[in-house]
Amino acid sequence: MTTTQLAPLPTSNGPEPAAVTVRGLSKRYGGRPVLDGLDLEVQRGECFALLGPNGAGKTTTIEILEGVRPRDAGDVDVLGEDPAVAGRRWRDRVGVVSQGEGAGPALSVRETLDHFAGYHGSVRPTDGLLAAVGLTESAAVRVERLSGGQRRRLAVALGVQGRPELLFLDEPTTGMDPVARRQFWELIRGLRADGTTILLTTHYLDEAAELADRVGVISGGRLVDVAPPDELGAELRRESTVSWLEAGVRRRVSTETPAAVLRDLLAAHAEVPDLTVNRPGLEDVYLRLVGATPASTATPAGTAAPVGDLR
Ligand SMILES: Nc1ncnc2c1ncn2[C@@H]1O[C@H](COP(=O)(O)OP(=O)(O)OP(=O)(O)O)[C@@H](O)[C@H]1O
Repeated sequence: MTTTQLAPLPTSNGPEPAAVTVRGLSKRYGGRPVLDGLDLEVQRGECFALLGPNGAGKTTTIEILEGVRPRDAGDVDVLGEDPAVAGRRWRDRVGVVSQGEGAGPALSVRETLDHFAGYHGSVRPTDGLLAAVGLTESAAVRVERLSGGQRRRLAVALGVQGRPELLFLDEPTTGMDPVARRQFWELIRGLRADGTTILLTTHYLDEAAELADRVGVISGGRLVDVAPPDELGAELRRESTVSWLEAGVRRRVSTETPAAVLRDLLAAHAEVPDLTVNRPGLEDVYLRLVGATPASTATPAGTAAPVGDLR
């Protein structure tokens, strides 16, 4: 993928209503609730990342917002319309990069883009798209011969081809190599800078931190927290972990006042081997929010527990 910028979208002035507003969204599969009163708001021009474990309901949510999956309850407004009943003109304002394959295998990359161009009112030129997603060299290759990562790039090109105001990206970089992922991030930043609203799902927390203005975590059928990536789980971030070696045994203290713990340690010992202070990062907070790590493994300050102690 190259770093070619796409042509900018027209921008408007003044306060605008949210691009996406969801209230009390519920969805069951065979009686089993997957979404259970989910609320969500995505502002115009924002890049919002939806996080959550496998099966949390991210794809279900996105597909309801795209209008391709019915909901059981709740109010959904996407670009001023209910996606369940919105028509062709609304669809043209929305770009979709789904998890599945969208392109026919027998066509070349260029033929595929040219073919789908016919579905949109206004399209980005094919050569610019190919360059932006790094497929110029593969323009003549048949889709069935593309690698998994190249297919994702083509899916992204198809998703942005119609100059969407709102772009849904469901795990867009799965299967991409690290270089392609970073180039994809640049493409997304360019789209965002041009005013495109972006709602993406990802399992890569570094991707969410790099791209998103705000992240939301789905767990138990609801959004359990919404915040900018470096503010998510503010409560959970207060505690730092001070860790060191004492007579060959790793000691750890969780504390809201690491400076005081360090002062006491240094006053009590001439040497404190392998001393570290760690604040919880996005991954620690995320794991707590989805219940993958218990909320209270913290050891009160001054009662250092050796590693392996599951207090
Ligand atoms: N058509 C369907 N019929 C029955 N169950 C479904 C259907 N689609 C999804 N599910 C179930 O609903 C739950 C949520 O699925 P969904 O794909 O929305 O989760 P997700 O958060 O996107 O997961 P992942 O991160 O694995 O992509 C899962 O348990 C899934 O098995």
